[in-house]
Amino acid sequence: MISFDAVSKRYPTRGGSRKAAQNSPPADRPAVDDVSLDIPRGAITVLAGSSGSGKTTLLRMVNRMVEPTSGRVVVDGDDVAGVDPVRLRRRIGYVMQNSGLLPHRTVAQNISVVPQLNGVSRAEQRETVTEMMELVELDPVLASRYPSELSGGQAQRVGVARGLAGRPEILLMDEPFGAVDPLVRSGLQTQLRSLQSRLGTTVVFVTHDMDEALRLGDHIVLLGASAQIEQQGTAEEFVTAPANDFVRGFLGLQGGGRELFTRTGADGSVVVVDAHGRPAGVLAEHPETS
Ligand SMILES: Nc1ncnc2c1ncn2[C@@H]1O[C@H](COP(=O)(O)OP(=O)(O)OP(=O)(O)O)[C@@H](O)[C@H]1O
Repeated sequence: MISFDAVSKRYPTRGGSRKAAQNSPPADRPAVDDVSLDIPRGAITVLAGSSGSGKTTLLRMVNRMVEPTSGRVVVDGDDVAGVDPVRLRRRIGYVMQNSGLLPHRTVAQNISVVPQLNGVSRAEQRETVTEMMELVELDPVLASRYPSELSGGQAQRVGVARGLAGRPEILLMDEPFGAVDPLVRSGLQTQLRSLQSRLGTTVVFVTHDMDEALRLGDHIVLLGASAQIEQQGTAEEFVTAPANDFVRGFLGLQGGGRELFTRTGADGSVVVVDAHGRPAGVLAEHPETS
């Protein structure tokens, strides 16, 4: 459904932007260098990698927020370079870090942005708002609030509701849960998984957090410098067969960081501990009790 075909991106090297000053690769190294990648339809694909590896650049090529310097991005058989960017963005949802909500519009108005652009009637827009808020489990009383009156987790839910309101087949998500605490984050991840399986949306999700990638991704793509693909596959494939030292390091497999062991607890339950002896959980069933 989405194919990157030998795409490269070289940003102009004149200084100035904060991002360019802090993270830009050397002038001779493009942000994305000759990357080819197929994103499966109807699944969650996670683009993981460290800061500056080109994840956002790749993601934004899909909806033409970034134009490749060479190569092409094909969505549903069409080279996106030939598709009007406004039309493209109406059918591809986009959720960004810190929710990106319009501060002077209410929750309901934020969710209706794309339906409104699509010329949907006011009654239908109201229906969509109700439906989307239900879908992401937001209390309907929040509909008339402004973004500054929401918690971080609520704002992210509104961001997801807005991204889905145009009923897109593709949802692009750029570190959407990066700014919320671990408990809220884990709730949002669970909700995204269930939403995606119910709606069958093709989700492309960017994160630098490998735990998040392993938890969410049906298909995980780990990117090194200039978006070079170090490995792609399922979470199980990553953990059981890491392709190289870079992948092992990113997974925390080197130095025993992710190794798990079992120990019998004081009450006879089997406790799972990491290589440093820190408890990671309790086995629901173990040989002694089953
Ligand atoms: N508008 C821009 N102008 C110049 N350089 C840019 C621009 N946007 C990104 N870059 C550079 O391109 C490289 C890739 O950036 P990109 O944002 O795609 O990486 P990323 O993996 O998403 O990083 P992060 O996780 O920090 O967001 C970085 O070195 C960055 O500094």
